[in-house]
Amino acid sequence: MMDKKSPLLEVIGLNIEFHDHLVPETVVYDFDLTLNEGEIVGIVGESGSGKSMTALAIAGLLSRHDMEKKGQILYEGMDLLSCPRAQLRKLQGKEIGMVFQEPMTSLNPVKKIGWQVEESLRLHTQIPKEERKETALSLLKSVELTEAEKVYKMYPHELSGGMRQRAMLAAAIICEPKLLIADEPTTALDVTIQAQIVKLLKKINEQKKTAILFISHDLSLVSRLCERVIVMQGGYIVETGSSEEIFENPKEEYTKKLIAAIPKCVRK
Ligand SMILES: Nc1ncnc2c1ncn2[C@@H]1O[C@H](COP(=O)(O)OP(=O)(O)OP(=O)(O)O)[C@@H](O)[C@H]1O
Repeated sequence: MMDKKSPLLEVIGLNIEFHDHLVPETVVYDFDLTLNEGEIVGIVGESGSGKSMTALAIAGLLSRHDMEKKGQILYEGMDLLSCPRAQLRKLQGKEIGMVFQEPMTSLNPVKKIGWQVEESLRLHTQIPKEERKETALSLLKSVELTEAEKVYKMYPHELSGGMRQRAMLAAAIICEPKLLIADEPTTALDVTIQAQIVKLLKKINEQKKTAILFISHDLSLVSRLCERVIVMQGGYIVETGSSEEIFENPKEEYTKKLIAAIPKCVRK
């Protein structure tokens, strides 16, 4: 009999509820997801559909007292919603990397890029300083920041938006995480740079077998990168399937509208 490997990530019945108003407000309902090693899955939906809340919960970054999370987020079988915080911190940046829409808010403005790219290595490994630098420089080159030595010594404000996003990506993958969560990583960038970042994510996935959870409002982008797509609306999953199924044969009106909103020139 074939040995059935458990998925890298399994989200079961995730509900996220805010308690900061008089009446509690649920923003994510019964979210389910299975992500296998090396797989790329996309979450797509319009603004306010609950994509970011879901991504933040999976990344273990929703720890506010005024919200309640129900369900399970199993990373290699361990429930991130109920495990001790110290356990979660061991995974963040090491096993689970994250990139967000606006690197300017994620990067520390007063620290040089090299320092920030190396941060997870400093936190999670005993690798000596010189070796950390070498690893960071080679990674900066691999995310196509060709003048790596120069970029290493620069501050975030000295880089363009696209370069900052590449540096963020390098910082997110320096420990070779098994899972990369990318929440609208290309939204602030122009179309050409967007395509380059998507290509880069594909390269990382192919070379390192990194599983990627890619969050975007742009169905065209999602379908180019992801094998499977989850469509969200108003906190609910409305449709899920392979990129091809969703794009070629959408079942839900909402998905059809998302496809219709894509300019003809960028449709597949
Ligand atoms: N503190 C809060 N209290 C109540 N509701 C909130 C709070 N923060 C966010 N929300 C709501 O949660 C819902 C989901 O937001 P989320 O950021 O996940 O959407 P999104 O799909 O990622 O959209 P966007 O692409 O604009 O970020 C939204 O309706 C938002 O208004």
